[in-house]
Amino acid sequence: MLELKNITVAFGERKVIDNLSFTAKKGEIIGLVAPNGTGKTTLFNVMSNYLRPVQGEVIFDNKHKYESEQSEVYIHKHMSTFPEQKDLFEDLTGLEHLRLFADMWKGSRKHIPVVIEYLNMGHYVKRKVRTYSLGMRQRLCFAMMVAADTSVMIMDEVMNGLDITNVALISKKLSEMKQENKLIFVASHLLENLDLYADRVWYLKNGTFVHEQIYKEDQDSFIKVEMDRQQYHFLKQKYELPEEHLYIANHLLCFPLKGLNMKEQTKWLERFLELSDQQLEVGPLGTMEFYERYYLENE
Ligand SMILES: Nc1ncnc2c1ncn2[C@@H]1O[C@H](COP(=O)(O)OP(=O)(O)OP(=O)(O)O)[C@@H](O)[C@H]1O
Repeated sequence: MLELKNITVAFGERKVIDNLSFTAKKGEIIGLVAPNGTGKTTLFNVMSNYLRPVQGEVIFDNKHKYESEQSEVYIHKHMSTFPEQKDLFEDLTGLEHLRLFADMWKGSRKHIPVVIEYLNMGHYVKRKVRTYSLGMRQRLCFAMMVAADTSVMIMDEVMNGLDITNVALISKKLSEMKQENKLIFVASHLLENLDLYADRVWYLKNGTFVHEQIYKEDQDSFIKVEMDRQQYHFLKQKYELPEEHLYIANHLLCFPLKGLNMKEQTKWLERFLELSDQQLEVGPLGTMEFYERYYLENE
């Protein structure tokens, strides 16, 4: 449904995106993760044709590219991008913004009252945007995407400035929109939040994806135990650690349970407890661990 082929973007000499390719299909949420200034927005800008790559192409529904005006109109009819707060019109109401997006993309306003109710915006949606708080503006930006109701949605920093209740509300709505067969991209610094609804998370580094995390039912389990470098080296010298273990950012050992029987698992647990008085956790590797693995180097 959306394919990027060999995309390269450079600003001057610096390649921000370097020969990057991917395919994404309807009914999935894809998380995009990287530290500030890595290229997430740049990649989104290429997807929506706000930025021309120096190399590569964007292909929508197997045939539409940003080469002809006809195809560009087709893509933009099916793809919306998260508005930036600074692009809101201070003297228009929230409701007027929702109508604008509904008219431009969906061509109907019937669903707007449902969107307002779902996102608890009834008490402020008829007021001018200039009177809104940061969180109210952010909720409006999200509501505008819901009002547009396109099959592909590109959401940059959707959770910015939201409190826990609103993060939960929007996470729930994202999951529902996935069930409606939409393809949604979410760039976020709220890592654990992505674990709730993403099907895949891509980690961007040096212009390319260094890792693709795929969520599936039967994910491999790990024992996760906090330990400092000294404890880790002690453990490594004393026992033969399996090759697939990870020691992340000088503080966390992730020990794979795959292939171990109950007795072996208990033995390892005992060794860890002997060494570290920190709490142990057992579960699959999450976004937090991958982030630390790729962006916080071990010394
Ligand atoms: N128009 C531009 N001209 C020159 N450099 C640019 C331009 N746009 C982006 N960059 C640079 O490209 C890099 C990636 O920027 P980008 O906005 O894509 O990062 P990001 O991952 O979205 O960051 P953040 O998490 O802070 O939003 C940065 O170093 C930025 O300075």
